Amino acid sequence: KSLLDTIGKVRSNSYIPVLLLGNKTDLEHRRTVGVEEGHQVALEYNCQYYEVSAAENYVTINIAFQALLRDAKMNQQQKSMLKRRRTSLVNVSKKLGAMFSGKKDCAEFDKRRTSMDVNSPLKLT
Ligand SMILES: Nc1nc2c(ncn2[C@@H]2O[C@H](COP(=O)(O)OP(=O)(O)OP(=O)(O)O)[C@@H](O)[C@H]2O)c(=O)[nH]1
Repeated sequence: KSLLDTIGKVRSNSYIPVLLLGNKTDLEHRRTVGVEEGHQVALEYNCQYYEVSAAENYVTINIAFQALLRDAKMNQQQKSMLKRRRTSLVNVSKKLGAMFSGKKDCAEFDKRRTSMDVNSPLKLT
């Protein structure tokens, strides 16, 4: 849990995908942490939880790491989408700012608007 606490501090406001693995499921008779507890901790720390056995097979481990990579990829895509949206909002607000302050961009906008005017004849060039 102290490791998860540290990760939580590093995460602060941004989301970082974390995978919690309960290893050695083949040694069920020596289990000290229950499945429920594992899921509870995962919920508490907002991370994925899988129970695996490195000794028995690697399929579940593969699945777990694939899920982590998917999570990281989705997170990255969301971040870049937000960045693009923010950039285009800034561009729009710059254009609007220029329009209302009567700068060059405003004249450019007016020219374009006039050429798209439904009442003016269609130019086929
Ligand atoms: N039975 C079993 N043994 C495992 C499993 N994973 C690792 N081990 C064994 O546990 C021992 C410690 O493995 P390490 O990879 O050094 O892991 P560690 O985190 O440094 O040590 P632990 O505190 O024992 O987990 C080694 O003898 C491994 O072979 C598993 O899934 N099942």
